[in-house]
This record gives sequence, C-alpha cells and structure tokens, in this order.
Amino acid sequence: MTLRRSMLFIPGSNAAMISTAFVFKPDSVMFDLEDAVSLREKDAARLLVYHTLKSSLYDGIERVVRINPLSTPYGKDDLEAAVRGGADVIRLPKTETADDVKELETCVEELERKCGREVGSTLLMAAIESASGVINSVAIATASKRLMGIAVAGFDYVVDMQTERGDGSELFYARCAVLHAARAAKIDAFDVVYSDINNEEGFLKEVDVIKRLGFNGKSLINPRQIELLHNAYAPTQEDVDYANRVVAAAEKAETEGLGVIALNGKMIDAPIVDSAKRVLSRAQASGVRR
Ligand SMILES: CC(C)(COP(=O)(O)OP(=O)(O)OC[C@H]1O[C@@H](n2cnc3c(N)ncnc32)[C@H](O)[C@@H]1OP(=O)(O)O)[C@@H](O)C(=O)NCCC(=O)NCCSC(=O)C[C@@](O)(CC(=O)O)C(=O)O
Ligand SMILES: [Mg+2]
Repeated sequence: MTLRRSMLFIPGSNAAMISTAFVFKPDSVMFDLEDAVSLREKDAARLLVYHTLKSSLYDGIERVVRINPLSTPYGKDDLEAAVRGGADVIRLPKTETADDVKELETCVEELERKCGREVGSTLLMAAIESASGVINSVAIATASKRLMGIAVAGFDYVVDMQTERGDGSELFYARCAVLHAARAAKIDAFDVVYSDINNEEGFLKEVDVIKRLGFNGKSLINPRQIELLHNAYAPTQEDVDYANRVVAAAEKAETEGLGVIALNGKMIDAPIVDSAKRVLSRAQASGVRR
C-alpha cells in the first residue's frame, strides 16, 4: 500500500525550509514554484528546486513539483527543470479541462525523451481550483494514464465561487465531486490545505471529515501538521482487533460454506471483510494510532 496521507508544500524559493523539511518525514514533499514564490524569485526558485531534486536529500520521500500553469511565462521552464531534475510527480495547478492534462502529458513525454529519462516515469497530478475544474473533474481524472491523483485546492476555489473558507460547507460539493472522479478513475484524491497552523483542534476536525469521505490525504503547509495527520489516519488498536476478528470469522465461515454470518449481532459479508482487510493493511503500513 502506497501511503499518500501528507503532501507538504515547501516554497521553492526557501532554501532554509528545503534544507531541513525531510526530517519531518511527510509521505510526499511538494516543492512549489507557483503561488508561494514571488515573481522576482521564480528563476532562483526553479534552480534551487532543480538542484534539490538532483541531490539525495529527499531519498525515500515522494518528490512532487508544483509548476506554474503552462500558459504563463514560467510554466514550460519549470516543467523542464522538474523533469530534468528527476521529479517523481508534476502537480499542475488550476486545471480546468482534460486538455490541460493532455498538453502537460505531451510536454513531459518530449522532455523525458530529450533528457534521457525513461518515458512514462514522471507521474502527474492535477489540482482543481475552480467551478469549471470541478465540473470537468471526471474528464480531468481520466485524461492520462500518468495521473496518480487529483486534488481540491480550496483557496483559489472559494475565490472562484465568490465565497470564503468557513465550516467546510462551502467545499462540500467540490470535495464530493473530485473524490468521486478520483475513485471512478482509480487514482488518489487529496484534500485542501488548512491555513490556521496553530489551530490543532480545527485541523483535526477537518481531517476527521475528509478521512470519512474517503480522501487519501491532504496537502499541508506546515510540518507541525504531518504527525497530527498521520496519527489521525492510523487505525486504532480497537479497529485492528475487530478487523482481525472479522477476518477470522469469515475464514471459519468459508470452511463451513457460509457466505454471510453474524459476529456479535453484526452482519459480516464480503464487503465488510474487504474493509477489515483494508484496516489491517493500513495498520501494517502506518502503525496504529497513539
Ligand atoms: C505558514 C508559514 C508561513 C508559517 O511559518 P512559521 O515559521 O510561522 O511556522 P513555524 O511552525 O513556526 O515553523 C517552524 C519551523 O518549520 C519550518 N517550516 C514551516 N513551514 C514549513 C514548510 N512548509 N516546509 C518546510 N519547513 C517549514 C520553519 O521555517 C521553522 O523552521 P526553523 O526556523 O528552522 O525552526 C509556513 O509554514 C509556510 O511558509 N508554509 C508554506 C506555505 C506555502 O507553501 N503556501 C503555498 C501553498 S498553499 C496554496 O498555494 C493555496 C492552494 O493553491 C493550495 C492547493 O493547491 O492545494 C489553494 O488554492 O488552495
Ligand atoms: Mg491555488
């Protein structure tokens, strides 16, 4: 099981942050060349991210680069630096249509050939940040075999929707639409960033909602959010004990030729056994909640 619970944004222009953030062990790190980098720092940030990718600093952590949109004066240079540097994943911001993804795929393939990288080795992800993007999310999610996931980007989305971040109701439709598109395309789904870094209670409340909805994880802006997220996503010992009992009961039922049984008054059938096995493999990959 590939865990992609935490995807930590690091401004591509911030050498101090880049030189230390691997110690926090996010599942994925996202070097940002887009909105966290001012216009006058774009070139320096691109170079810094390229050299970071070439180094072994983030070995063992998935390395994502958020490029500027290809329609901007920076997008193509960002993409070349990311592919040449050996990024694992390119994150396209402000994705509006399937054609945006197809254009990215074409450019990545050209660059892979040009710089001798294995064709197909660079994965893609698309961030959906507008009403059009949400409406087109199924077409976006299925636009390329290289897509490993799609993300909801809450801050640009609420601007487009002429509202603001609040209790989450403003994101409900976008979250559900993007998540369904990801699941239909069999790729991962990532939730929005939570900007109030000192509000642990609010962060965990939001994590509880998105975990229940079914998101693989969340984009993060601060290392302090990583451990909180990983712990909240880990199954409890109680969950693991119950899953073990379900699997054992199902195995016994199988030997007796029974498809459906009751365990302590609760029905156990195939999808419930599948869920129990998912809890066990998640516990194996992430450990249990503290
Ligand atoms: C918020 C704050 C300024 C707070 O800083 P503070 O210094 O007060 O925080 P502290 O906790 O005190 O830091 C303790 C120690 O950790 C270090 N440290 C902090 N953050 C770190 C980090 N991210 N990576 C590595 N290291 C880090 C720090 O340097 C210090 O190191 P040291 O001095 O050595 O002790 C800082 O976190 C930060 O800049 N975050 C990244 C912001 C960013 O990238 N925004 C763009 C992406 S969102 C977007 O674009 C919207 C979106 O597009 C999203 C979408 O698409 O999904 C949409 O539309 O929604
Ligand atoms: Mg944005």
